[in-house]
Amino acid sequence: MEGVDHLAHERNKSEFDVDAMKIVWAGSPHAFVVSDRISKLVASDPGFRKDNRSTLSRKELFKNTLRKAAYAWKTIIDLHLSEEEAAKLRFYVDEPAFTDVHWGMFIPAIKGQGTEEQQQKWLPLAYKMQIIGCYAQTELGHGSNVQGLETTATFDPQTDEFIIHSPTLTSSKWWPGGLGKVATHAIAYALLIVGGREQGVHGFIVQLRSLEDHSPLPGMTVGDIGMKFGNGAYNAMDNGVLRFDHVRIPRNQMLMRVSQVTCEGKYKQSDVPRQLVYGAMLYVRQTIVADASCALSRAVCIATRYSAVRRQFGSQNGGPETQVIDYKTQQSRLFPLLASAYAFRFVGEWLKWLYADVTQRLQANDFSTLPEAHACTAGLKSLTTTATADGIEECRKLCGGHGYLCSSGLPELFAVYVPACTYEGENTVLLLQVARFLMKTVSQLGSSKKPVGTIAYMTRVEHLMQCRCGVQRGFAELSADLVEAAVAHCQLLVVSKFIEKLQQEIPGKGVKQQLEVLCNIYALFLLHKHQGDFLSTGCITPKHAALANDELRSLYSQVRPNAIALVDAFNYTDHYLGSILGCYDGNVYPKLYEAAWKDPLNESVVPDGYHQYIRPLLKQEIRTARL
Ligand SMILES: CCC/C=C/C(=O)SCCNC(=O)CCNC(=O)[C@H](O)C(C)(C)COP(=O)([O-])OP(=O)([O-])OC[C@H]1O[C@@H](n2cnc3c(N)ncnc32)[C@H](O)[C@@H]1OP(=O)([O-])[O-]
Ligand SMILES: Cc1cc2nc3c(=O)[nH]c(=O)nc-3n(C[C@H](O)[C@H](O)[C@H](O)COP(=O)(O)OP(=O)(O)OC[C@H]3O[C@@H](n4cnc5c(N)ncnc54)[C@H](O)[C@@H]3O)c2cc1C
Repeated sequence: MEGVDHLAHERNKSEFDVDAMKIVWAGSPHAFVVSDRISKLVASDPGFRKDNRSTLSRKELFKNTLRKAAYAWKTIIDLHLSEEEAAKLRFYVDEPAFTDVHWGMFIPAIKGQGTEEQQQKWLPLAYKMQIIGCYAQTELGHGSNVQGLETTATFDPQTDEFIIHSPTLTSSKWWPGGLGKVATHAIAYALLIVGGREQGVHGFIVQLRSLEDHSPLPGMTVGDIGMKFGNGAYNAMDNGVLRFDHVRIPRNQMLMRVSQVTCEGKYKQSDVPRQLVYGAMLYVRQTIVADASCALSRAVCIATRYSAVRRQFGSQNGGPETQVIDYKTQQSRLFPLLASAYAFRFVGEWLKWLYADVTQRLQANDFSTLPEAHACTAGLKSLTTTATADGIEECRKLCGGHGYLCSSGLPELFAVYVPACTYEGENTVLLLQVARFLMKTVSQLGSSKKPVGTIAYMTRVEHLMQCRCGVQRGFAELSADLVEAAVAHCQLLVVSKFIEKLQQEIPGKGVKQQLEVLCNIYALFLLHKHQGDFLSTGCITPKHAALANDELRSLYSQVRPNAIALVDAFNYTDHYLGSILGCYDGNVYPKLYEAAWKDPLNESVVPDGYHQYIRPLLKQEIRTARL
């Protein structure tokens, strides 16, 4: 029944103004208008079709991605899209590509670590895509340990150049997105050596390929590192390998905001902290938190709509069976994820603000909030990506067998999303950074340096004051526990930013009430999940734990009639969702049935290979068959 909304009865149940919630989700009326317009533009353009992606070979997929990236760029130019609109367009095209790293890392690294002069030279080229950049930090032997990188950049005062070299196999650059086949330039990180002295890891702008015929420049060995997890869309990305054989670059291609090398071969440190070399990571981690809410909300939207469509058991007198969303077990798995999607959205908004604030301060040479910004971006990146990757997989299970079909959209979403737990800082490694920051703060409690901002609460925790003397001992030994403490600190951030959001004025009938319910679910679900910790530390009594559980059940009942409207508020097009199970009209079964017949295996009734391999089996001719 084409055109019928099978979820209309669900939509009619909702108790709040969905359009107003759409604006809350988007961040502002302006952001909503832009996002809505661009998502529809992408969805209606056959040039951005993606439903055939899972049937393409790696080469076909990669070439199709090149076409889409070029087509997206042409659209951006033809329609005179602003920077904000162009970013939204790339988002809704929804295909991992070299452009992610060009816009997301290469440009921010030059902005953050380049001098004014360097920015003036390189940024206009990058903005017009006359050069395409990647971010070449990780090596075969080292990713997390950035100070352990082996690539060298040795200054040669005779020629005023750096010699970039890969001295060992393990020093080969390995993983950078866009490096394998596309990038013309890289920000390559290397150990700087000046006058025979090692000066730590720095970033260098290195041209990789000819701008005329794309061949690698002399001294570069470059290629793709091969197929990745899940055979899915992430293989559209050309993660690459690169070896340098004494490649020479001009001195002014070292990113020199943090430290400089003069033509006489003098190494000079600016009065900005060395940690700014890590600035691009700060930026990207902050964007990854915002992206987590997108990926999780997408999975939750699919699982919620399908849970309202799917019926199992419970038919009375020949009536319809029960919608699986009405089972309390389904609700207790699904609704905390729905609440998490909203929670991550708001903490992501706050983190964006924090990043803008620290950037402004850095420009004014105020570095006081950099350690806190590092701890917040690292910790929240770790927390939200772990929860989102687990949440996508839970949504797949919530969809039963059909969730395992590629046409559910969930396997591809998981395969594309899950490396977020590793890239931009492996999640446990990042939690150790947060733990280190927390322990440093604890050791200073009681001194004149009062903790402020996100750690101000620490002075109010009696127990912390007591253990402040012992914190420098046994960090490594206790690191597994400290990582748990880091997660708890980050969860506190998420909950408190959700509560702060609710203290703002939120227009629209019933919108604030719905958000209050979701906020309470997020907090009480955490309390329920970790009640052992809360009980053993005496923070709550068994009676509190039981009350919290009762309240959680009641909150799930309050969400139930609004569940579909709460996922409609994400305002995702069917194109972006890429899921038959999550389609807006809920008309799942005819679409699943139709899609099956489009699979290449169904192009012929009798499969290729029948005569060689099936018939000899059936006819007992297998011993004489030529296999
Ligand atoms: C989208 C897909 C594309 C993917 C791209 C990628 O994956 S690209 C590749 C992504 N790769 C990765 O993400 C690699 C992950 N690895 C790393 O980020 C680092 O090697 C490390 C942080 C784990 C250790 O660093 P280290 O060996 O230097 O050791 P240390 O612990 O002694 O720290 C020294 C000081 O620096 C401070 N500080 C550290 N980071 C930051 C920061 N961002 N900002 C500000 N500050 C920072 C830290 O707090 C400490 O301060 P303190 O206490 O002395 O005042
Ligand atoms: C899809 C994808 C895209 C990527 N894109 C880029 C890119 O564009 N540019 C780029 O430069 N890099 C890129 N990377 C590389 C990525 O940044 C690194 O893989 C990541 O930082 C993790 O480092 P690693 O691989 O060395 O992991 P490892 O550090 O080797 O991690 C292995 C295990 O060791 C543990 N471990 C490591 N150190 C410690 C410690 N100190 N204490 C306790 N446990 C520890 C980790 O928790 C983990 O369990 C990409 C990676 C992926 C998967």
